[in-house]
Amino acid sequence: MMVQLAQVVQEEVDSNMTKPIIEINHLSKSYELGGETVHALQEVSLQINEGDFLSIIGPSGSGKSTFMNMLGCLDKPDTGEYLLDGKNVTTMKDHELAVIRNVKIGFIFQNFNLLNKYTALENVELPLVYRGISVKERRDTAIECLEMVGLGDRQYHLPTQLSGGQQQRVAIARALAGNPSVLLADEPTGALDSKTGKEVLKLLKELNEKGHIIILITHDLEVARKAKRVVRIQDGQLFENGGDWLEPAGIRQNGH
Ligand SMILES: Nc1ncnc2c1ncn2[C@@H]1O[C@H](COP(=O)(O)OP(=O)(O)OP(=O)(O)O)[C@@H](O)[C@H]1O
Repeated sequence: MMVQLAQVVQEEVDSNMTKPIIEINHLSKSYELGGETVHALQEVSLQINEGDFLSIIGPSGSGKSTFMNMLGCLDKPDTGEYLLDGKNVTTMKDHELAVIRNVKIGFIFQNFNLLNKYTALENVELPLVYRGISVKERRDTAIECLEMVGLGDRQYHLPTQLSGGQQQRVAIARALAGNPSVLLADEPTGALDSKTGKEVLKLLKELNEKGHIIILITHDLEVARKAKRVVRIQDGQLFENGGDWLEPAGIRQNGH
């Protein structure tokens, strides 16, 4: 009886862990450039589940930013379908897209994108101000998020009084403030030295262990390898496997 119960509980845990949060089917996006059509994404399909830590690696011009804009609901595809937590975002109006983006996704950028005139605490509070959350609640949440990234004692520092790694931590705390299911990090270590970069990646791993899906976009193989899943983007197409292309030589042949 106990064994059966344990099995049922385990099955429940397993099914929760593999629940798809992002389902992308045959998504394409083209741009017109100087009379030419650039096929930035071509029939891309991808499923990202609860618990995933996925990196997307590709050389310059491969379609990373275009794909990130799609994943982050910042732009819409020409064709194909994107379901975010079961909701079809491809058919949403712009204001609906903005709402789902704010609720479901936290963005982390290479250059932190902090506002220098505001303290760390105020920067983290900002997304909550836009959501109309009360002063007390947003302050408590911001403090909690700063503590989560190890900066509880830097609340009143301005970004310019913090190191690059600390600024990225503030940016991560800001991304966490709305408790999003997905953290979308675009070259989060690109502006950091390798030791600080490793610390930031460790923090992202810890946040993944706490339940956040992490999607990390990078051109750096060493960074990409820290993820549980590595997806390569090349000429607007996605490839996911453990094949030779993960070897540094293969990457260098393709320009990196
Ligand atoms: N707004 C745009 N107008 C025209 N072409 C674009 C536009 N955005 C991207 N492209 C083209 O689409 C292709 C993919 O670009 P994208 O920026 O997604 O690649 P990337 O992998 O992010 O590159 P990088 O690492 O250099 O930022 C490229 O050929 C690029 O020139």
